[in-house]
Amino acid sequence: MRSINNFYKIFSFQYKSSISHSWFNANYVKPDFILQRQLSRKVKMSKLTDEQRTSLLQPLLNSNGWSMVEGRDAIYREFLFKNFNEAFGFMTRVALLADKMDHHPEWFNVYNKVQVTMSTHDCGGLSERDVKLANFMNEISKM
Ligand SMILES: C[C@H](O)[C@H](O)[C@H]1CNC2=NC(N)=NC(=O)C2=N1
Repeated sequence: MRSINNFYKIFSFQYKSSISHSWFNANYVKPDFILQRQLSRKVKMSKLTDEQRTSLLQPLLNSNGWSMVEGRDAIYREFLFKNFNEAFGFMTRVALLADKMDHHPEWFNVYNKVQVTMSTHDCGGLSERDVKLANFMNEISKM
């Protein structure tokens, strides 16, 4: 398992930055397979610690569009797009990662607007998965 993880670490950069989507490109195929196996493992999530809230959550809240939901350990952000096509494209990309992570947003869409609330139901609050998905949403909404 250690060697597979090392393999993933070495090749993940090439995978993420690769512009080639050929199935014959080993750098593309193998890390994706490993990534999927790692993500689909059922791991019990725990709430973010105070340290994680400072290091992982604060950057999302400070100027990165997310805010705390009142009366709930959850974060919220509204995304605005040019039209429905862009909004639904965004939702589709998020849905594919959410499915791989087995972690699903609470969201609402009308035309070009997508309102998202992230929280982890299994632990009754914010976990690392919410931070990961929120950062992913921020990244792809800029594209
Ligand atoms: C059984 C299944 O794995 C769980 O219910 C998953 C599904 N998606 C989830 N999504 C979110 N946001 N929080 C969860 O705790 C969660 N748990």
